[in-house]
Amino acid sequence: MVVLKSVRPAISCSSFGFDGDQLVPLHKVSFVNLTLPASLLSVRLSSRNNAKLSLVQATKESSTASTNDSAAVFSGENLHQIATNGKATNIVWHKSSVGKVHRQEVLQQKGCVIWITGLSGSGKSTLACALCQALYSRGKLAYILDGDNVRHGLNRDLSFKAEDRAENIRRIGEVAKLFADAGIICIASVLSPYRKDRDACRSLLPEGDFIEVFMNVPLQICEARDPKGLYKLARAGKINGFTGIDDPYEPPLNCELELPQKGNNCASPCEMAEIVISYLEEKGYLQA
Ligand SMILES: Nc1ncnc2c1ncn2[C@@H]1O[C@H](COP(=O)(O)OS(=O)(=O)O)[C@@H](OP(=O)(O)O)[C@H]1O
Ligand SMILES: Nc1ncnc2c1ncn2[C@@H]1O[C@H](COP(=O)(O)OP(=O)(O)O)[C@@H](O)[C@H]1O
Repeated sequence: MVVLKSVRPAISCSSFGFDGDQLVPLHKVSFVNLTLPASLLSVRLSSRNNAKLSLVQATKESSTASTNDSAAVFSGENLHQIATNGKATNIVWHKSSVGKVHRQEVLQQKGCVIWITGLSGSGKSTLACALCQALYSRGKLAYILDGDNVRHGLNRDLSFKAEDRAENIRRIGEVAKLFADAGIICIASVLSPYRKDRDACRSLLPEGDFIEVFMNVPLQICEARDPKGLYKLARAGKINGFTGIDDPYEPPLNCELELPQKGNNCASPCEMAEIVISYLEEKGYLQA
C-alpha cells in the first residue's frame, strides 16, 4: 500500500476498465499518480515488469492503491488513457521518441500513400512498378502493396464478395498507413471497386497524404488486354462476381490524379509515372 499524491478521476470514455475481476464502465476507474520510493518499485515490480513500467489497478476514489497486473499501464510520469477500439479492449497507445518527422529526415522524403485504383487490366501494377523504379532511381524509397500479391499472404483468407473486398481494402489501407508513418512512399495498386472503402482508407491519413490515382481505362480495352484470361472466364460464367462484368466498379469522384485513355492510345507506364512524380514534387513529398 502506498499514499497517493494525486488522483485523476472520471475519464469520460465509452470504453470499459477493470474493477477487480469485473468489467465496469471506465468512468468508475480513477487514474492515480503515485510517488514510490525506488526501493519499493524494484521490490514490488521487478518480477514481471521493468522498473520504469508497471501495471497497477487503480482504486475508486480511494487514497490507496496496490500493484496488480490486470489493469492499466502506468508509465513513469505519464498517465495514459485506456482505450477500446473495435474488439480490442484495455489498450494503451505506446509512443516512441523517434517519430515520423525523424524517419522522414533520414529518408529525405515524406511518407504518403499513392492509391492506384481501376479495373482489372487497367495497368495498376504496371504503373506501380514504373513509379517505384522511377522513385528508386531518384534515391527515394517506395514500397508496393499490390492487391494480387497481398492476397497471397496477409489477405489469403478473403474472397471477392463485397464484405471480403471491404476487409481486403481496410487491411491494405491500415498497412499503407503504417508504411506512410515509416516515411515511405507506399504505392497501393488495388482494384478497390467500392468508393466507400477507398474513402475509408483516405480518412486514415492526414489531409493530403492519400493520393488517389484513377486508371480510367474503359472496360473494352481492359477486356481486350485480358492478360490473365480472367475476363474470358468471367464471360463464360466460370468466375462469378467479376468486377466490370457482374460486379460494380465505382469510379472516384474527386481523385487527385486521373490517367485517362486517349482513344486507342494510352500514355506509356513511364510517362504516367512521371505525371505522378511531378505531383509528388509539387506537393513537397520528395523532400523531408
Ligand atoms: N471476382 C473478381 N473480381 C475482380 N478481380 C478478381 C476477381 N477474382 C480474381 N480477381 C483477381 O484479383 C485481382 C484483384 O484483387 P484486389 O485485391 O485488388 O481486388 S479488390 O480490391 O479486393 O476488389 C485482380 O487483379 P488485377 O488485374 O491486378 O486488378 C484479378 O486478377
Ligand atoms: N500504359 C500502358 N499501355 C499499354 N498497355 C499497358 C499499359 N499499362 C499496362 N498495360 C498492359 O495491360 C495489361 C494489364 O496491366 P496490369 O498492370 O497487370 O493491370 P492491372 O494491375 O490493373 O490488372 C498488361 O498486359 C500490361 O502490359
